[in-house]
Amino acid sequence: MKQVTFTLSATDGMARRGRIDTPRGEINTPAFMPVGTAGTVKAMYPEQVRDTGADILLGNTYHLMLRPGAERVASLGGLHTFMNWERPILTDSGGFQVMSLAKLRKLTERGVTFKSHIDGSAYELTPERSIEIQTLLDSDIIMQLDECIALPAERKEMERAMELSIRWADRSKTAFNNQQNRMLFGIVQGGDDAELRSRSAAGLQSIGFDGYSIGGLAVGEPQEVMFRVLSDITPELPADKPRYLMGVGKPDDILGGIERGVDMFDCVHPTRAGRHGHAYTRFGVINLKNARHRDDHRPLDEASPNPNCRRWSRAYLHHLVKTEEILGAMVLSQINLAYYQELTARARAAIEAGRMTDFAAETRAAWAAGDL
Ligand SMILES: CNc1nc2cc3c(=O)[nH]c(N)nc3c(CCN)c2[nH]1
Repeated sequence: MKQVTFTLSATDGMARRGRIDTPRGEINTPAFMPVGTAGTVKAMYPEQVRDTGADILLGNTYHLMLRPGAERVASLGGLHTFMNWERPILTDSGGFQVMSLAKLRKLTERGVTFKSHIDGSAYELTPERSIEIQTLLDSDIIMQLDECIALPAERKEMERAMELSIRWADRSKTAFNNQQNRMLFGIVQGGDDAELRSRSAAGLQSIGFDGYSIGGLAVGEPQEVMFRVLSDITPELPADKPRYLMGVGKPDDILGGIERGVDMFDCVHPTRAGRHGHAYTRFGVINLKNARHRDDHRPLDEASPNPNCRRWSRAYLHHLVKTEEILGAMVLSQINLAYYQELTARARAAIEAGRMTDFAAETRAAWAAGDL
């Protein structure tokens, strides 16, 4: 019997509050998943990632199959043991990273062959091999192999990639072989075309998955296009299964995604922005590279529950960023991840209290009023 299950506990409009129970712990939704691409959330100890409030983090098949190799991770006890994170892990299938990172890619019905962006060695990724790699990593939530195309795109190109992804979804489901200790998600494609998106959602449901990712977004389209696709497609997905919006996003993208029925998010933005000197606060984002901070003794936010927002002056953070000191990346990565977790925790509480509309309005007002 399935050891990874989703329970919906409250809704408010299209917004949902739920929980995924796994053998390695629970995932409270709406959930933001920090990205640990190559087996580490950059500049963070795993204990610190947990302390920000994260229930689950993300690993990447593409990076880990190149280095250190899936069979090697398995021989070392699996990804959780390898990286000292004993809570849930979600892994992506590698398709998106191959198309965005690898060299000399060749995509066929069978799968994709490519050369490593690291040393040029040759690899093949098929739906079957991706399932095998994610199983070797012992991931708790795994993804089908899919083809994600950039937007804007011709309709026939969006249709071709969407139909290929459905055929790969079927092969992924077969290769998954009904494993009970992890979830397999299908990935909805179809670009910005409502009819293609509907066909993708219906096609995946006829195969049957433990959860449904919404792929093919945050690939260059305007936010309103992403929001329209979400508003159209989430009502067509099963209410009793998790919905994961891949690669999203900035805080306002996440708030809008929650309002449109999304349960799970992942994005490199908070950690990458932290390494580039940008700090997320309840007032919005502050660029600490800016010279205006160099004499500012104030902390980022006196009222924040996060000590890192209270104990450092903006002048000191500016100094760390300008000198590219490692502590700057560490402190700002923690500040940004903690902010993302605070945002999703407050959204969960707002949905439980039936006050999602007020919460969204208050949050946007604070961003707009920003004392940056
Ligand atoms: C940053 N924007 C973004 N869009 C994505 C779409 C897919 C997508 O359509 N498919 C897969 N497999 N991954 C995606 C990812 C990677 C998520 N960690 C995306 N990231």
